[in-house]
Amino acid sequence: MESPWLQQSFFQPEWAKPLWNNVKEKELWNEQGMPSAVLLAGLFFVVLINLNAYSRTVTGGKLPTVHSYLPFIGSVIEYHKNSHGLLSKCQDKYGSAFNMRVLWGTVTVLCDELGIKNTFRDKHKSLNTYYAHDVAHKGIGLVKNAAHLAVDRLFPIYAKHFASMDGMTAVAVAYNREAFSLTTALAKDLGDSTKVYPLREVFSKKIYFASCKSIFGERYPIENYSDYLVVDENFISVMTPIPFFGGKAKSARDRLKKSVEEYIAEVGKGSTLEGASEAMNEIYAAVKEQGLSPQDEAGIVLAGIWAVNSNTGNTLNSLFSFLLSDPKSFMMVRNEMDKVIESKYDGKIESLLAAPPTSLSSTDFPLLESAVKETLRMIVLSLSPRQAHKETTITYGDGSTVNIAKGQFIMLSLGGAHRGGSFVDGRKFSLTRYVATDTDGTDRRVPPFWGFGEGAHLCKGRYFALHEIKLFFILTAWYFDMALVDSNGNPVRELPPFDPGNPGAIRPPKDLSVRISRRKSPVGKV
Ligand code: HEM
Repeated sequence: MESPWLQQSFFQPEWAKPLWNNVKEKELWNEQGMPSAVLLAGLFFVVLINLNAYSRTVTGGKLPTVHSYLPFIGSVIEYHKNSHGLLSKCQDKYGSAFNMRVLWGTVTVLCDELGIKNTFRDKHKSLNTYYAHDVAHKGIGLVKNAAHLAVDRLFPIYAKHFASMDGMTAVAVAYNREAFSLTTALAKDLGDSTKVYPLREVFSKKIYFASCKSIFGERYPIENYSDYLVVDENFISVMTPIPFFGGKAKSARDRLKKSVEEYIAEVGKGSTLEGASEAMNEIYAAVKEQGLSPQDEAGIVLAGIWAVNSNTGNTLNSLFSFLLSDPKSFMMVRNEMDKVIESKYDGKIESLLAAPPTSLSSTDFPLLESAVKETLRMIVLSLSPRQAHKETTITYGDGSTVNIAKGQFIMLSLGGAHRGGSFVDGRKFSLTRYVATDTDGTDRRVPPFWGFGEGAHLCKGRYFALHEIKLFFILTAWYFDMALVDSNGNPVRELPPFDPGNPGAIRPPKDLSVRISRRKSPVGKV
């Protein structure tokens, strides 16, 4: 049965009703859909209200424009509340490409597979992501004009260390160690008892700890997690340059930045950070070359911390939400894991942890890999704002083309494309959807997957991200028995609606918890 959270209603204030008079109410997912959060994605709203570039004439060809009675606010408010709901309605009414007026300009939205693929592939090399990265660095790190440094200088270093199996070996080894010690500490703490923890406490918080320690070293102040969480959950407010708006989140951002600045002051020796990974040291050395102030250095490092952690934490929380609310799927993935550990590692998880990162690949863990990709497919909303630095055309739909003028912004509505279009039962979580090989070894056709983007801006941390999430699943499922419960401790049989108020990816409700105890069988795990 389809989860009710897929059927939530749109944000429809009374004053906005006339906008939608002619739009028939349909199921939310019927129509369609920087680094990390699906970072660039989520930034779109912020890009919109930051756009002074919008005073230029930009059109997007002869596309229909979303009707709005509020020309200066356009669709911004609805987008902020429920980006996917708004884009779905627009796609329903206007088709798979349309323009949306926002404040003083227009953005072209593409919703179908061909338009999305062609925008990602950008064969005329006309589109860039600088504006969005400037907005992110300014909002998260309070650093101005950092996009060229980030995109041209730092991202290739991220790619070298986090988007290749060999390149990420050192960080993965450290990550395995940290994740293992956090898991065994929880197991010891539990003893023979059963406890209930908020979902985020068991998953996203721990992945933050393990990832930050493995990248930044033992002296990274992980106690800044509570501020990080406030910033991450309110990143739209943090990036919105309106005075008195998002005060609590902005204060958390200021404290978080201060803690990063203090960390750098403590471990920084010339252009190295003592105790940090080789990857972080290479990134830091490139930042150091710029001769920035300590505050700006900290701001750039902080933007990176957010990029590294935001999506992984949310994906891990969502993965466990999907799997624990469907015990059959959970058992299938756990059985796959048990078999691999028994047959290849003599029943010793420590041996798997000591193996190179390739040991977690889809060859041995096809179901787990598919579960992570399927989770991303289900939660991704819209992403990848692009700006044209020269005029270009993009083919979409049934072969139509749209002209994109120089300066024009494009946004991809991935939510619907990922769950509608060619997807069979696209609104349901299907564990095996991305299993690429049948049990007899023959290749299967898997549907498109844009959880990490595509083309030149494909995620530069994707291998590490997959490793982090898969390893965390393995450790947790090996050591613990778990059940998803609500705030009263009652078992959750159907997932409640996810929170749509983040334009990058939906998030599980905050009151979901996990009831956890040490795994009884096979015995003697700890
Ligand atoms: C589940 C976790 C993650 C997801 C879903 C994710 C998703 C994405 C997506 C969709 C993009 C492309 C945005 C666009 O098209 O403009 C992206 C870009 C990027 N990601 Fe990730 N990401 C994840 C984790 C990470 C991690 C762990 C790192 C670093 C270690 C990272 C570093 C980056 C960087 C540097 C870019 C910018 C690439 C570019 O513009 O050239 N990401 N990510």
